Amino acid sequence: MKAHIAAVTDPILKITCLDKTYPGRGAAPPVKALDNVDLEIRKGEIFALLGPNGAGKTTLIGAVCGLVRPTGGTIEAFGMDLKHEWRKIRARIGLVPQEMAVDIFETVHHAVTYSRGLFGRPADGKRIEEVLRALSLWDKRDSQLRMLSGGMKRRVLIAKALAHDPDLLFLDEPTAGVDVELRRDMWKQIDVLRELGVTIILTTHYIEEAEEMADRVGVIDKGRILLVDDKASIMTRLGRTEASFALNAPMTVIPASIAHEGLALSDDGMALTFRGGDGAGGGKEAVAEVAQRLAREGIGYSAIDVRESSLEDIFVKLVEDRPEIAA
Ligand SMILES: Nc1ncnc2c1ncn2[C@@H]1O[C@H](COP(=O)(O)OP(=O)(O)OP(=O)(O)O)[C@@H](O)[C@H]1O
Repeated sequence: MKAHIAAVTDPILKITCLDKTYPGRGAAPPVKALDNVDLEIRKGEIFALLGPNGAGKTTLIGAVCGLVRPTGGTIEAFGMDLKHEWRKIRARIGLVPQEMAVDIFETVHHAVTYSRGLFGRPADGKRIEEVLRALSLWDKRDSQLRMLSGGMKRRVLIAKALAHDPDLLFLDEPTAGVDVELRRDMWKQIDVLRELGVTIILTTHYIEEAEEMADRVGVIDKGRILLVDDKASIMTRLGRTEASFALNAPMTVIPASIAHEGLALSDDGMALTFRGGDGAGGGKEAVAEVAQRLAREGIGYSAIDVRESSLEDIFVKLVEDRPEIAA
């Protein structure tokens, strides 16, 4: 995957102290879906909003798209305040919802052309062709939506959201409930959009997806943003290398000649385990150093099992240790 550096400019979207409380239904208490959310999105970046079910992701998108009325806070997009200029802002946003009601007898070309018209953009056959080609839909332009595979249908939803040339695209759970092959296909399509320079906010509860696609990641849980950072920085700040050396003979104590910060002996004396590093490769150098020391001292081992903590481990840790992270 290509490295992608977003331009350092004014944010394309600025969310400040955003709150949303849904009134309770019947006897149920009100639900605080968004709690004091601050977020800035940079032009040209792919931002992944990562959180479990019910974290508030869809509510946040809804608030920016004018579908959900916040109970507090402000949203500025493209330098305008959503409260006063929501129509102008909405015209510059593309939304790919989790599911969309479409007329299954419509053709691909008609569906996408119609979406452009919805935002008052003049008809532009050339532009529609470009969008359809970028998403590999041009050959299917005359097919009715009902004839398409699940993957193609999802691409049509993206094409519809892109038809009016939005500056900011929301993808709400783009690969929820799809198989692995389709997920990889979607990732490829999102990469195409990255090349086109579209700013993208995608929501996901798949760590792998955030890890694969995003430049920056925000972690949200129970309506609160726990952390926002460059993906690489998150790994560096919280990542860890873990390496286990399976020893040929038991050891009672770690000899001073191989002692290394982060190195520990298992209870049965049959494994040496190293935990440390910054999750950005630094730990692997320490593992190599330990391996060299073992060789130098003639201490035999049959295997080394090395793993870097994934964003998944980090996410679990964040949600578990929230007070520590929030501090
Ligand atoms: N219209 C509504 N009325 C009442 N409560 C709602 C409404 N919409 C969402 N909620 C509640 O607000 C909270 C946040 O929901 P939201 O759909 O934003 O989360 P999410 O992170 O998008 O979840 P998912 O990944 O399951 O789509 C949840 O507790 C949800 O039950």
